[in-house]
Amino acid sequence: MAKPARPSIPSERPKDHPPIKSGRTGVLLVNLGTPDGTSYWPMRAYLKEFLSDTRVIDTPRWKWWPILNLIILSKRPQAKGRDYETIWNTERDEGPLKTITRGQAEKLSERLADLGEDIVVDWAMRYGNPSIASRIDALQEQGCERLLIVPMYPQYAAATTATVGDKVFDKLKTMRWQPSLRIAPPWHDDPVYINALASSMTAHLDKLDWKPDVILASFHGIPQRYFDLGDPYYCHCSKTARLLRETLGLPDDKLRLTFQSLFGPEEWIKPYTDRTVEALAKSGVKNLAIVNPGFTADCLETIEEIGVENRDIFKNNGGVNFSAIPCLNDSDPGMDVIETVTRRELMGWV
Ligand SMILES: C=CC1=C(C)c2cc3[nH]c(cc4nc(cc5[nH]c(cc1n2)c(C)c5CCC(=O)O)C(CCC(=O)O)=C4C)c(C)c3C=C
Ligand SMILES: [Fe+2]
Ligand SMILES: [Fe+2]
Repeated sequence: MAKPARPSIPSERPKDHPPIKSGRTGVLLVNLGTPDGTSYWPMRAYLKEFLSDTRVIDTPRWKWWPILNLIILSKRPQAKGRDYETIWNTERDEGPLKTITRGQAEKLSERLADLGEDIVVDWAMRYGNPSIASRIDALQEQGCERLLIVPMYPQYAAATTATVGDKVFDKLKTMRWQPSLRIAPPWHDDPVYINALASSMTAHLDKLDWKPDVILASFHGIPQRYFDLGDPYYCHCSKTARLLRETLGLPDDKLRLTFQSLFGPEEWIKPYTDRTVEALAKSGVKNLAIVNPGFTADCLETIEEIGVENRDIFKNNGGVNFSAIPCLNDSDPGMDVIETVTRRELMGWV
C-alpha cells in the first residue's frame, strides 16, 4: 500500500507569527524572603504568607487559622518590624537577604560568562518579592526553555527546600509551554562548601585579637516532630558540623552544633543556641564565636538574633569576647560554592 504523502512543513514561520526567543537556560537562585517594608502591613503580609505555608507549620488549618490571624498577626508584625529596622538596607529600602541574594546572582552571572549568552541568571524569594512566578515568567520571556532552580539552602528541609519546589510546580501548573526543570540538590557535605566555610572562619578569626574557647555552629531549628517524621535536616546539619570540625582539626567540645530561631511552644531539635550560650558563659567560657553555616546570606536570624541577642546573653552571663562570623554571602569562597553547584547541575544542558 502506498504511503500517504507527508504533509509539507513550512520551512519558514508564517509572516504573522509572533517572534520566538528560544534555546536559553535560566538559573534561578531562590532564598527565603523578606518583608517589603518594616511597618505593620508589609510585615503582616510577609509573616502571613510565610506562616500560612503548611510546609512551615503543619498544624491543621482549623486550629492554626485563629492562632495565626487573631494572636500572632496582631503583635508579631510590630515586634519583628522593629528588629528588621535595625538591619534594614536603607539605601535600597530592602532587607539584607534581598541585597545579598541579588549580589550572588549578579556575580554568578559574571562567573558563568564563558558559557555564553544562552545562560540567564536571576533570583527570587519564596515569600514576598520578587516572587518565583514573576521571575519564571521573566526567564521564559527571555527565551529560557530550561530552568535550573537553586534553593539557597545547603541542608535540605521540607520547610525550606521542598517549599521552593512546591511554588515552582504551582507556577509550572499554570503554563501552557512549560520549561524543562531541574532543582539543585543540597550541598551540606560538598568539599567546596566545607572548605569555603573553613577558610572564611579562619580568615575572620585570624583578624580578632583574641581566640575563641568555643565555636558554635548554629543552624536554624525545626520542630523535633518534623525530624521524627523523616526530615533529613538534622542529619545534614550534623554532617556539615562534623566535616567542618574535621577540616579545622577541632575536637567535639570546641566546635558544637546548636539550633536557633525557635518558634511556638513545641519542642524543637536540640541543643538550643541561646541556652548553650548562656550555659557556656555561666560555666566560665570567656571567648565565644558563632558561625551560621546553614544561612547562605546574612539576615535577621544571623545579624540580629546571633549578633545582638546572643551576644547580649553571653555578655550578661559573664562572657567577655564574642564574635558573630559572617555568612558566606557573595564573598569569593561563597561564590565558589554557588558556582560549583550551578555548573554541576547544568551538566548536559550546556
Ligand atoms: C515554624 C516556623 C519556622 C520554621 C520551621 C522555619 C524553618 C527555617 N527557616 C529558615 C531560614 C530563615 N528563617 C527566617 C525567618 C523566620 N523564620 C520563621 C519561622 C520558621 N522558620 C519566622 C516566623 C521568620 C521571620 C522572622 C520572625 O518572625 O521570627 C529567615 C530570615 C529572613 C530575613 O528576611 O531576614 C531565614 C533566612 C531555615 C533555614 C529553616 C529550616 C531549616
Ligand atoms: Fe525560619
Ligand atoms: Fe528569629
